[in-house]
Amino acid sequence: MTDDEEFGFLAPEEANAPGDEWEEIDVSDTDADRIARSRDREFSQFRERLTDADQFKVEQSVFDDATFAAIYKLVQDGHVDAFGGPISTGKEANVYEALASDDGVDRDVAIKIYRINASNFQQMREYLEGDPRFEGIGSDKKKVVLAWTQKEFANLRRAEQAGVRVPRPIAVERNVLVMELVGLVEERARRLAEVDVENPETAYEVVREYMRRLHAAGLVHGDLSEYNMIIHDGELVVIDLGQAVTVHHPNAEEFLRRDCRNVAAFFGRQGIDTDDSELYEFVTVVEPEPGGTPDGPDA
Ligand SMILES: Nc1ncnc2c1ncn2[C@@H]1O[C@H](COP(=O)(O)OP(=O)(O)OP(=O)(O)O)[C@@H](O)[C@H]1O
Repeated sequence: MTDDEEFGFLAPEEANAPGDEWEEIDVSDTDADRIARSRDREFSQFRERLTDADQFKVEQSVFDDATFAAIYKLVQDGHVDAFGGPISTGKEANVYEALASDDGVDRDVAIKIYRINASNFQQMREYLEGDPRFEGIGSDKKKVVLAWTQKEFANLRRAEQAGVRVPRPIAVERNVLVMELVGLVEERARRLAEVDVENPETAYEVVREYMRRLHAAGLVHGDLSEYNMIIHDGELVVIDLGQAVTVHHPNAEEFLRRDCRNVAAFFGRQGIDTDDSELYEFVTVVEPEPGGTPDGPDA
């Protein structure tokens, strides 16, 4: 196996320039809010079934009616068929495995559910404010968490279009995001921090190329480290793009410098001769196109 095969490295063709414009993200009432308010009998039965399911036992108090309604909507729309167990239970969000069958073909998906009572709500607000896509978001907790979920979805799409390997975004409804499951139900993808990196040089090449592409597409990850990259079958995948901001954000440079420090430190420990300034230079060598303007619809 060559290095390139090992890490599914994409030939460094040019990242898509962000000639298109940013998505206007609507966080007004969703279908799920409407379902939750209605007295739909089928929805009530669905909610009961889900709260009885083992994987949700601990969650009954943290998921509100509208969250169940969002899951219900995703099931109705054919994005989710059956829930599996939790992959990760965090303070802000839980990630579950699930099954979807599109056109009769079963595939595994990951469902990330943000809690409306996310504990770092204040921090979320700071990332959102200053992001031109969310101007005037205000301080309503529900709105902020919903915007955050939409932002992760939009960021995943933009990253994917830029040639960065991320979980393919599938659907978003309120505070629930459905994406490709990286790895297999029976063989979970592991974080970069948890594996012996067999070929750190190639892995570093891949990561810095992804950082460059993301930046050229007008985004900064903002929490990039060995904990937010997962590996499956030799392929390195960048995850957790909820906090990623546009390069227009007043703290974008600071976030990028921090990402560079984290990544350079990790690969430095793997014996790679690098430093954060060199990485920063590499990542920013291509200026984001002015086309990546804040307003208007995203791809
Ligand atoms: N699409 C995916 N496919 C496979 N595993 C995933 C996927 N998305 C997330 N995970 C797993 O779930 C964990 C948590 O995901 P993520 O980092 O997106 O959520 P988080 O709530 O921000 O977590 P944390 O607080 O630990 O950063 C990841 O470390 C990874 O193991």
